[in-house]
Amino acid sequence: MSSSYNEPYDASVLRDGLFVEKSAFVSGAGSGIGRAIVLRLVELGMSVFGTGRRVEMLEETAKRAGGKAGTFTYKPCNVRETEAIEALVREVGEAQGIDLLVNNAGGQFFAPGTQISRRGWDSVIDLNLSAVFTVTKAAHPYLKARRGSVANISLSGVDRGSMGLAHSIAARAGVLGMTRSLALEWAKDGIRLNCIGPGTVVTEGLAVEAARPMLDRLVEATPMGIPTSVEEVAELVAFLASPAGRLMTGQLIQIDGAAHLGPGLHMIAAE
Ligand SMILES: CCC/C=C/C(=O)SCCNC(=O)CCNC(=O)[C@H](O)C(C)(C)COP(=O)([O-])OP(=O)([O-])OC[C@H]1O[C@@H](n2cnc3c(N)ncnc32)[C@H](O)[C@@H]1OP(=O)([O-])[O-]
Ligand SMILES: NC(=O)C1=CN([C@@H]2O[C@H](COP(=O)(O)OP(=O)(O)OC[C@H]3O[C@@H](n4cnc5c(N)ncnc54)[C@H](OP(=O)(O)O)[C@@H]3O)[C@@H](O)[C@H]2O)C=CC1
Repeated sequence: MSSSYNEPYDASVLRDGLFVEKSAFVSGAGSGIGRAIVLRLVELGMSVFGTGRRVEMLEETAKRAGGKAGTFTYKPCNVRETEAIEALVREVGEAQGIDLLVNNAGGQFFAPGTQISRRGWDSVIDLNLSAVFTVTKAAHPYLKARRGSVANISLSGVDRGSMGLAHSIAARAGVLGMTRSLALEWAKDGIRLNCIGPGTVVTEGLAVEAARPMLDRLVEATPMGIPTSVEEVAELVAFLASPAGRLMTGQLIQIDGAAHLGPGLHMIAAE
């Protein structure tokens, strides 16, 4: 197994100029997967607006987005502050329209169910489920005007469970149910909604030395033996938003090297 999980990986297959005159709203745009999504969309010509709580992280994304085909603008906001985030979605929708909404802001702490307090449960549900609904609902008129789409960044394994993540899996399973229900309700408006379930993604939080034993364990439990790169997730988001994704809606696409399938009750030994 490779000693570095961060080897450069060129996942780009989509054509330059794909998203010229298109606009996206991306939450959690200041780090990890969200930043990679922003950079790829901007590279493909999009006008991307990003949010997150830490302005300095958004500034860094803006720095890295400079000089590419599209543009990146940003404003900090906490997606859990309902009125503030609704107002921000309206502001962006009125100013530049929304062809693509990426609900990427999220996270949780890892704890066994017996150690999750009611307040801890509520925090994780609020961030990973209720805020996603708030943002998506606020974006509806703008998505409708552009016949746009929504990509919800979820987790691999939402339909099978994961120890230490009862709250987060419950929230993401809720997002999947919401995604499928709104995919039905909004199909008449030409709006598509999908969930993307990355496996282990080596973002800054997971790449620190302290997280290495957990990371090694997660990669070992991944049948393909490699983590998901942020670029692969970004390319999938772009694909789903592209004309090639025209009929894809209400889906959960797991990009995880078969992590959601294993270990399972296998009838032959692994080679
Ligand atoms: C393979 C997949 C891997 C996935 C990777 C990723 O997602 S990478 C993403 C990488 N990034 C991230 O995931 C980071 C994102 N995480 C966060 O931003 C926050 O943890 C939060 C949003 C989940 C809570 O925010 P908040 O401001 O609302 O939190 P607060 O401080 O006000 O506490 C509320 C309650 O939670 C409780 N509690 C907290 N920690 C623990 C614990 N370890 N144990 C038990 N409980 C814990 C705390 O005690 C309190 O309850 P109490 O004591 O009053 O009954
Ligand atoms: N890394 C992994 O292995 C996997 C991650 N995921 C999911 O992918 C998404 C991105 O994670 P990743 O890039 O890895 O991790 P990061 O922690 O780097 O990204 C989370 C982003 O969400 C933002 N965010 C968190 N809370 C809020 C809030 N209340 N309001 C606004 N923004 C917020 C953070 O910015 P700020 O703190 O500045 O607000 C940050 O930019 C998350 O939903 C995560 O759960 C899914 C599968 C695997």
